[in-house]
Amino acid sequence: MAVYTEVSVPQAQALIDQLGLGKVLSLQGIQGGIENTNYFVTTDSGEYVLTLFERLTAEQLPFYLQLTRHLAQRGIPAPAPYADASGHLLFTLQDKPAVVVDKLPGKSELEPGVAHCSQVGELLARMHLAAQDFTLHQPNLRGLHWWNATAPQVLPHLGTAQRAMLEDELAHQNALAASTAYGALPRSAVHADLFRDNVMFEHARLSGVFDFYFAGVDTWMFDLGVVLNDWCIDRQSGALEPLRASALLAAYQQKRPMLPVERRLLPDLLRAAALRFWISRLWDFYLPREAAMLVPHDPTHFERILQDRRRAPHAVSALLDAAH
Ligand SMILES: Nc1ncnc2c1ncn2[C@@H]1O[C@H](COP(=O)(O)OP(=O)(O)O)[C@@H](O)[C@H]1O
Ligand SMILES: N[C@@H](CCOP(=O)(O)O)C(=O)O
Repeated sequence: MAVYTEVSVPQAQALIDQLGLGKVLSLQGIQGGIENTNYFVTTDSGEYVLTLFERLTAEQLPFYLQLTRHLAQRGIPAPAPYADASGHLLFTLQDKPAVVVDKLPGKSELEPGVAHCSQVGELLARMHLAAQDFTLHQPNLRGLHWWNATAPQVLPHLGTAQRAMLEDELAHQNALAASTAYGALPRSAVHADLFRDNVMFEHARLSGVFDFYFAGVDTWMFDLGVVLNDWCIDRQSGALEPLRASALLAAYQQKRPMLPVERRLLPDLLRAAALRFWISRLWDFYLPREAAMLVPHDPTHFERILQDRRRAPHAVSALLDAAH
């Protein structure tokens, strides 16, 4: 269930008119999402997605919308928001901020193979290069600052061993962030949540990337860590699955060879990416937001991944060396 706010055809038509996108033929609520209200809108000019933002405010949205537009203009298959004659991207519908974007073709691949991971690696490198000249700035709002602020809220809910790991990893990440090597890592606005459910494939070809609402400026290796930790794991153990991970890394490096400092710090950034989603899932699980209609994701999944990345930090380095 993810139509929190009902929209009628005349209301949708009024917005579609402002954008010059034709006559609304059908309006269908999308059940998949958890944060926002989404509708598929079919008009006589094409297929679109209408989103009403339930959490983000009009002041927060320009960064995400402009980033998506910037990437789309550079050939990334991201759903660019439509502008009215004055160039406005953001509108108001039912008192909520609203946008209309292109409907991406295809569907998510929740059981990816080597060929899917290879395409995602290439896409990620292209996104990093394309974001280099994006001028708006917003930090990753789910970055180190947020982990430090949120950990004390979840720690009381954890057992002794979990607490020890969380505190130790947080100390490690704070020390890393203060290091000269970390300061030398390339960074830009990154997606920061490029999980399997945020990428589309059509006829086995990558056809779209969406849901940029956790984007922010962070290191490219953190973003790569997020992707490796979701697309290339053995679900049972949380370990990296070598074939998929090698394919993803090779495709990334084909487009954008990593610097020596990036290769050296990638194991730490895989840990950082695991910690980020362990904390957010613990937070959703133990401190659910009021009226949120989401079923919390399983935090133990990322606890296992973090354990694995700490236990075998050089697994990814071995894959990088083998590909060299
Ligand atoms: N631009 C788009 N093109 C095609 N489908 C989309 C698009 N945006 C969203 N969807 C569909 O809507 C679902 C929910 O979108 P999502 O951005 O994940 O919502 P939420 O932010 O509420 O979780 C997606 O799983 C996808 O099926
Ligand atoms: N990818 C995150 C959850 C973010 O939610 P999304 O549906 O907006 O991608 C996780 O798996 O914890």
